[in-house]
Amino acid sequence: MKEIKIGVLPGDYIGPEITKEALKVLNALEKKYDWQFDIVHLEASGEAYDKYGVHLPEETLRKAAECAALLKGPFGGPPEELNHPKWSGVEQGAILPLRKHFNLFTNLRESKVFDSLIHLSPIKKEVVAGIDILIVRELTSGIYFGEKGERTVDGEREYFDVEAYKESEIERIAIKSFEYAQQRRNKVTLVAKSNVLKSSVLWREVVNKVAKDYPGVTLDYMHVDNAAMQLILNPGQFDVILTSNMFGDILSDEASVLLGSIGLLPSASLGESKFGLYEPIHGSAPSIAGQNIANPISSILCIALLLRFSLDKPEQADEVEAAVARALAEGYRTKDLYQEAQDDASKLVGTVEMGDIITSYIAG
Ligand SMILES: NC(=O)C1=CN([C@@H]2O[C@H](COP(=O)(O)OP(=O)(O)OC[C@H]3O[C@@H](n4cnc5c(N)ncnc54)[C@H](O)[C@@H]3O)[C@@H](O)[C@H]2O)C=CC1
Ligand SMILES: CC(C)CC(=O)C(=O)O
Ligand SMILES: [Mg+2]
Repeated sequence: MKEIKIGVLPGDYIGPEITKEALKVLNALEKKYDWQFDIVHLEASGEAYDKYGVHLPEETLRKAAECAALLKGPFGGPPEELNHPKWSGVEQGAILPLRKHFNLFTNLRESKVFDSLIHLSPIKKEVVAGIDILIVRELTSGIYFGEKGERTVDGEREYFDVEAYKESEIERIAIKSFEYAQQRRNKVTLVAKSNVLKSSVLWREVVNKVAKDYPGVTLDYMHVDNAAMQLILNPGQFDVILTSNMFGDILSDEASVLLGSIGLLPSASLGESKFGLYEPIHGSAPSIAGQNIANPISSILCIALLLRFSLDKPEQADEVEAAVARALAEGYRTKDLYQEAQDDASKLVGTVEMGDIITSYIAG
């Protein structure tokens, strides 16, 4: 049988710890279904910087292009060490170029509440029960990729970042979001800021036009400030949220709070082919690295998305998700999910133990 190449970029701080647990799950599936994976280690971020002085070597991109999919851990150092040469510009030097290089303009971030964790949400149980929100975030344009610069205005320094979108960039992500809505509950909420941002006016125009091709899908519009509030007040109103790169980045961290921890959320970054990049939505969490306390579920659920979107293995994707839900239902909790006083039946476990438990359900 032909080997399937999976590129792995373990990342920094908690990145290698949680990626290792995700790979255990992938190995268990490989054995169970007699698949053959060729796991290709790809150097990037801190690891590449230490060796080559760059965050994303050409060789990494070349090898990545030969893979069916990429599993990535978070890149980056402690926010307070932003000026350290190893970490300064890691976003511009590795994360953003990696997404852009493969034209991965669609970023899917789904917040689906786990029944067994509802009590962890800071929002009332009846408000959060059953929520299932898919944020479709544009990933290769907008303010993170726009012109940046420095100038002197009235004798003082001014730094700027430009938010700019082309019609075609909005159109292609809008089409994706309507297609996903058709597979879900047929509702798209466009989140932008068209009362003040010219680029948001274009989002509104283009999305309204695309919506005409999807008469079965309801489109509504919300300004981003209100959307940030509505996510907490009434998250059940959302099905698909379609939004720009920066707004999607911010709102997806916020939405993760509804579930109980950001350590539960994977993401898929896709272009027009089956090739995809799978990474947790969170960062490298430097303050909890090396202590066996990080939640590996975000990375383990990346395996489910990788199976579903890149390898066409929806049943095994469901199997991984069911194994995660079972571990949580049986009360296993990493530290971010553990509330001793409220949760007598729960069992505090480390990163490795959580990975082992989920893997054991798959291995059978
Ligand atoms: N895609 C990527 O590679 C991303 C990289 N980053 C980078 O990560 C670094 C740290 O960023 P921060 O802003 O501190 O955000 P962060 O997401 O790393 O951490 C925010 C909070 O969430 C907690 N957390 C995150 N993941 C967790 C997990 N799996 N289990 C338990 N708790 C978890 C952290 O302990 C911290 O309290 C920065 O260098 C940033 O640029 C941030 C976001 C995405
Ligand atoms: C470089 C940043 C845009 C990474 C990030 O925060 C994200 O993609 O969630
Ligand atoms: Mg982010």
